[in-house]
Amino acid sequence: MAVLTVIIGVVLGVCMLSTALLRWNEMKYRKKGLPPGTMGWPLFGETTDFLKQGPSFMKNQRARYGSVFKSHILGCPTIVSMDPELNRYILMNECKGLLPGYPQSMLEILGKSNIAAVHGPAHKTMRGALLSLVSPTIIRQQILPKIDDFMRSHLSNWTNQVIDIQQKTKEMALLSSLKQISGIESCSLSKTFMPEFFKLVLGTLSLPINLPNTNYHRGLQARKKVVRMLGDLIDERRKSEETHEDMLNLLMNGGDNRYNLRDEEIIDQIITIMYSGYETVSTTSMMAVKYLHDHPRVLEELRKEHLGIRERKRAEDPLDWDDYKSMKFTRAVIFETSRLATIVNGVLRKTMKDMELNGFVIPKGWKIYVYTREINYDPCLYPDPYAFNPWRWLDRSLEAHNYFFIFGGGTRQCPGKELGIAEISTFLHYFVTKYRWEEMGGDKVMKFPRVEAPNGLHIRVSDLYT
Ligand code: HEM
Repeated sequence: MAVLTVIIGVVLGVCMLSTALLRWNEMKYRKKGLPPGTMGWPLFGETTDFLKQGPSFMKNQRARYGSVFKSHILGCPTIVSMDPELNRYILMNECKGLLPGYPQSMLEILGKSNIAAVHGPAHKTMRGALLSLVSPTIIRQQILPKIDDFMRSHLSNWTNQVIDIQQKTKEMALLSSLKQISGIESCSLSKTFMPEFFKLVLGTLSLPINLPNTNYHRGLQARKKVVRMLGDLIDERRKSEETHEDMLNLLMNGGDNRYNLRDEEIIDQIITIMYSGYETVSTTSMMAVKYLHDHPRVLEELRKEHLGIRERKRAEDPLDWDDYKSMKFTRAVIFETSRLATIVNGVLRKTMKDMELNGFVIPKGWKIYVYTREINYDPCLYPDPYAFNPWRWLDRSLEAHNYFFIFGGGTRQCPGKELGIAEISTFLHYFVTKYRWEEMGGDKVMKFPRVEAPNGLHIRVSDLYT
């Protein structure tokens, strides 16, 4: 009896303490004008619920509090906006004090000059310099031949093998971008560069606790090595008489370089390009392979498009700009993959001052999660939204509608959109014209918080014509 009394006492005590802590935390954030919502536990907020329940957490909170609600996730008091109109306003109005709100670990590892860390005139310079590297003319003349050359070799020996397509598309995204940046040196650089880059990426997604054996610490160390490698490359280029046709040359070339970046800025710019294109391009490519496997009619239509292009060319001819521009169905497959898999759930901003949004007052320093995921499943925009139906994108107006946020929007809209699509299209071209494939089965694909196959996505590849 006494034991029972003690147990009941402990349980009651824990319940009362929990209630008191939750209430205290709610009171702490109870400011006039804030949107409704809950703040969860002191320090941890609602991060566990958010990560565990994922999109359902967001939908449940929206059902209770409306499309704009407060929460405490990923270590910060946050306003979540699922309101398409407000999301658009936030993306279009950085100048009103709505800056990128990416985590400290990301900013430290990607560098002080990386595009997400700068705003105002510095952002204009970094963005302008980047856009000049990926203009349609540069993609056509310099980048597409490199991507083509890389894809042919990357996809050359897959016949009769079981491969992890997740791993292969990750290597593809990284190495293809290294080749675009540093053309001929990329082969010798890739072996040492790749493992450090993977550590750097992991570091940006970790808690910023700089202790030995943490991913964050490893990420910072990896950044140092990557900076050293790129610094050496820049020094060698300066000493050499050779001419190069690649992004590094464009960044360094004083003649035409009206942006005149310092070496540290060039290095951060390169890291930004590689980082921004890495997960987006690799995951979209992997998911396209998955959806094509699961939808034979789509695969048939896509293959028809690519075999049609091949018929007009000799086997050794690379894809050119006209081929790329003719890939209408491929583009549709890429958009439909990005939409249905929701490669990007949303983007983060933070307020630089107290500001009014939708009639609420958002305090200075709060994060705003511009959560764009749900718009991808809006039946008004995408009838039968859970069906994989690339044909819907053949009406190009869908790509131009006001709430198309797959590549972000406003002043920070993805400058690498066409480059990314060109890379994925070229990958799909060689993949579907050379191979057939079967999934081995048993691999899981997680859709939240990131799209990934925790144990890889294994496929058995065979030659298309045998
Ligand atoms: C399928 C591929 C891609 C997707 C889905 C994608 C998506 C996005 C999104 C949603 C944003 C907005 C981020 C924000 O507002 O905070 C963004 C920005 C950005 N993307 Fe991409 N991206 C892709 C490929 C690439 C590639 C290949 C590059 C390489 C150049 C790139 C470079 C960037 C950069 C530098 C920014 C930041 C722009 C700024 O802050 O002004 N992206 N991307």
